[in-house]
Amino acid sequence: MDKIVMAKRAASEKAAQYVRDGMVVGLGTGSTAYWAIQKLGEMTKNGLQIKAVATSNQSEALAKELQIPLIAFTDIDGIDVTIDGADEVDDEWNLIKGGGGALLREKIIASASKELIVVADEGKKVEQLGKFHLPVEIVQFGYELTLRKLASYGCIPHLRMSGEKRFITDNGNFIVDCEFGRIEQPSELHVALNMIPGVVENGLFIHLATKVIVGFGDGSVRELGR
Ligand SMILES: O=C(CO)[C@H](O)[C@H](O)COP(=O)(O)O
Repeated sequence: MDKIVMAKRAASEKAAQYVRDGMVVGLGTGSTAYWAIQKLGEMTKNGLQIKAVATSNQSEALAKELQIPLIAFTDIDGIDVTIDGADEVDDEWNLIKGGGGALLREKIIASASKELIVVADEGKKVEQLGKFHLPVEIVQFGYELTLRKLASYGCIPHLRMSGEKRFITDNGNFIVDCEFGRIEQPSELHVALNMIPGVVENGLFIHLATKVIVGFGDGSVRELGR
């Protein structure tokens, strides 16, 4: 197995150990969270009793395929634990997410979770956020104006494409990948970007992660301390 895949799988399988009978579990999105969903599928097959909510149509489909029981939001008060990947994790455990375009649902579910366990390969750990272009979900109406506003915050905005077409999120919106280079003050930027009319949500996850598990190419894992 490829070393990066091994790292992603190892981190995700470690995170799945925190899931217990009776929990409501948030299923993340992406190639790392995929392994957590796979592991939870195996665990439910072996008798683990959980109910799950998914952060994307893709993860919901995978959960159904693996026969992980899903539950409607109306039937839950909150979420016990969510396991999700990240594009960058800094020393404060602030994150950039949204590489897979699921940042809005991911943030709604992370915010409603008692625990957000971030699973990542070692390449995702950074000292400062911003090398990865920050994904921002925006409504389609007037998107040209929203792009200009985003640029006024010091980034080069790239409207995300999927082949020849514009990428459309599960919520029917566009994604703009904002090239900042370095993000000096993530908390302030997070608030400022969400104030722009037309912006639905941005991929900065500030103080939401409660645990970060990093996987390595040799299959070992490390839980980060702060
Ligand atoms: O935020 C996400 C999707 O919107 C993913 O968690 C993030 O992009 C990491 O993906 P991967 O595990 O495939 O590297």
